[in-house]
Amino acid sequence: MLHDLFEEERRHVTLGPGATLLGGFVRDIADDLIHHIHELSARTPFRHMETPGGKRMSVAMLSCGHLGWITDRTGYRYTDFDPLTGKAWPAFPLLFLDLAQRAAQEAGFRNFVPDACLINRYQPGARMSLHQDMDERDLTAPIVSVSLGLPAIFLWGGLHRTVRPKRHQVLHGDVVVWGGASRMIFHGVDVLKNGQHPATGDIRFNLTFRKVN
Ligand SMILES: O=C(O)CCC(=O)C(=O)O
Ligand SMILES: [Fe+2]
Repeated sequence: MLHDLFEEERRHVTLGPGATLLGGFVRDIADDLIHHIHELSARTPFRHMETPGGKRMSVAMLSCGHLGWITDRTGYRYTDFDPLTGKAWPAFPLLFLDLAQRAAQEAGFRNFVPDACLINRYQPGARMSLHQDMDERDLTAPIVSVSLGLPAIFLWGGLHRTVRPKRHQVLHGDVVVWGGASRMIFHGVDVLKNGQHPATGDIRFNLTFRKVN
């Protein structure tokens, strides 16, 4: 009972105008999502990419959908094929598309049709420094971001890098949606703490759905 009350309270948290944390929104399909991630990773492996500045990212990534996000010495960009396999990125599992649209709608964004999904794999010690998602051409569409596995601290800053970010815990099954006036907010993930999660072991997965074109 107490547990239910707690869950109810943290269902919707407004982070800012056009930005909502949907607590537990995908918890009931989390096992299926993780299964899909494992299947995808057999077709396009997780890899630690290099930033344009030459740093190895602590987060390992892969993409699915029409477009995939990559970074190397040349810069950040979307491509229509995976440079590692030489093939197109794997298509979205239907479940992914459905949840992205339902979450966007729940947060007030209608008709969200993503064309890219970046999957991040964090192991203890990995982090993502403050950044804006700005490689998408269509900035009218929101970002839909799904957390699975180990808990993390999502950093939610402002429109300038210098704004000190607020810290929001994101748990297995949580979804954060940001768009509109919040689309260009600086955000990141604090260093992942050690832990074991029944669904993922020592891993946190994050999926971000984006509309690039
Ligand atoms: O892992 C997260 O929660 C955020 C990921 C993110 O900001 C990104 O992939 O651009
Ligand atoms: Fe981001």
